[in-house]
Amino acid sequence: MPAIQQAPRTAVLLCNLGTPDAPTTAAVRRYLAQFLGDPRVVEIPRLLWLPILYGLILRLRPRSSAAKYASIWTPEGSPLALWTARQAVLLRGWLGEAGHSVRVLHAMRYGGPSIPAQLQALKDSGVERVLVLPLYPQYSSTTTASLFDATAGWVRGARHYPELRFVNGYHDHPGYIAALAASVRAHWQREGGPGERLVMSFHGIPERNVRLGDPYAAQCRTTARLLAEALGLQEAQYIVTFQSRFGRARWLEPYTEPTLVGLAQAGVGRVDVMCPGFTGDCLETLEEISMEARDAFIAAGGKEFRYIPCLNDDGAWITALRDIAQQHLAGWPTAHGA
Ligand SMILES: C=CC1=C(C)c2cc3[nH]c(cc4nc(cc5[nH]c(cc1n2)c(C)c5CCC(=O)O)C(CCC(=O)O)=C4C)c(C)c3C=C
Ligand SMILES: [Fe+2]
Ligand SMILES: [Fe+2]
Repeated sequence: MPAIQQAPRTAVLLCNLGTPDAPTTAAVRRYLAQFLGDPRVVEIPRLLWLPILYGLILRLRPRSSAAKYASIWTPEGSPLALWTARQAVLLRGWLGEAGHSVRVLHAMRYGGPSIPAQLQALKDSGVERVLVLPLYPQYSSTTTASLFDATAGWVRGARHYPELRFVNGYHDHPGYIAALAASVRAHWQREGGPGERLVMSFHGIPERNVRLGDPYAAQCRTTARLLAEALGLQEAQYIVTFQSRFGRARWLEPYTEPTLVGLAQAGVGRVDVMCPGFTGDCLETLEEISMEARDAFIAAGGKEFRYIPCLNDDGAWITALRDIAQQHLAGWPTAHGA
């Protein structure tokens, strides 16, 4: 008798930041209004911030950001959306192969598919347990905690919500570190050997957030140290930097682009540059690093800027994601059955 297939009662919701629907000023304005209106992202009192956001930033930034998005847009859409959707499809297959009957959907904190819409879809299909798995390896209140807020926002309006678990991060997970190390080694092999420095650029956050207790900076530095150890690099062979500063406040330092310019001016000709905190290539890696920072490095006298792609749909990375999901699913009654 063939086994009767029941719809899975357990699900993984793979969550990422989100991206505009189109590389247009209007679509980027909608996206930035939601993103920069999130009190987890900008911690300035609303009465002060909203007039600046609506009076200034949403009048000026969408046009210039849309031009940057246009430079990385693909025929299928925004790279961040494509990689996130693909990671969810692959994770679904790999969790299935491990004998689990688990649904996997992806969701975006800003734009769509939204976290509330996906939670509702899971609930409507009979799911009773949801593991919220961020695509952010390092915890930050600006990103990870905001996923929690969005989930809690949906729960507030739900009469009967599923059991919920949240992954806070996996900055030191051996599978994540091994996948990063393998991607660097493969890059070195393609390029005929290591560059003079490995620059590991993480997204920045305001320095004040760290002073107030955000563990993000320490987690980035731990990821970098573990990766350097896995690659056998000495301290002088790699540098940790922070990119994408927003506004005039002090953010985590050293800043990526000025560091690269300084390296070129100091006679370092060939650099390998990677963004280990981004699990999929996006505007911040493809445009800000692989275009803008590259141009600045070359203009300052650098010779070779060798960008190492993010983990994207790399097999070792999906294996790591599967292991992380399995570790957090363990102990849930139906995770190993129907
Ligand atoms: C106050 C502003 C911002 C904070 C804090 C911040 C933290 C933060 N962001 C990421 C990951 C990504 N950010 C991306 C784009 C992006 N980030 C900000 C601002 C802050 N980020 C803006 C305004 C933008 C939009 C683009 C622009 O106008 O410059 C993206 C890329 C999205 C895409 O569509 O490709 C990612 C990914 C992390 C990990 C983080 C804190 C740890
Ligand atoms: Fe950002
Ligand atoms: Fe940026």
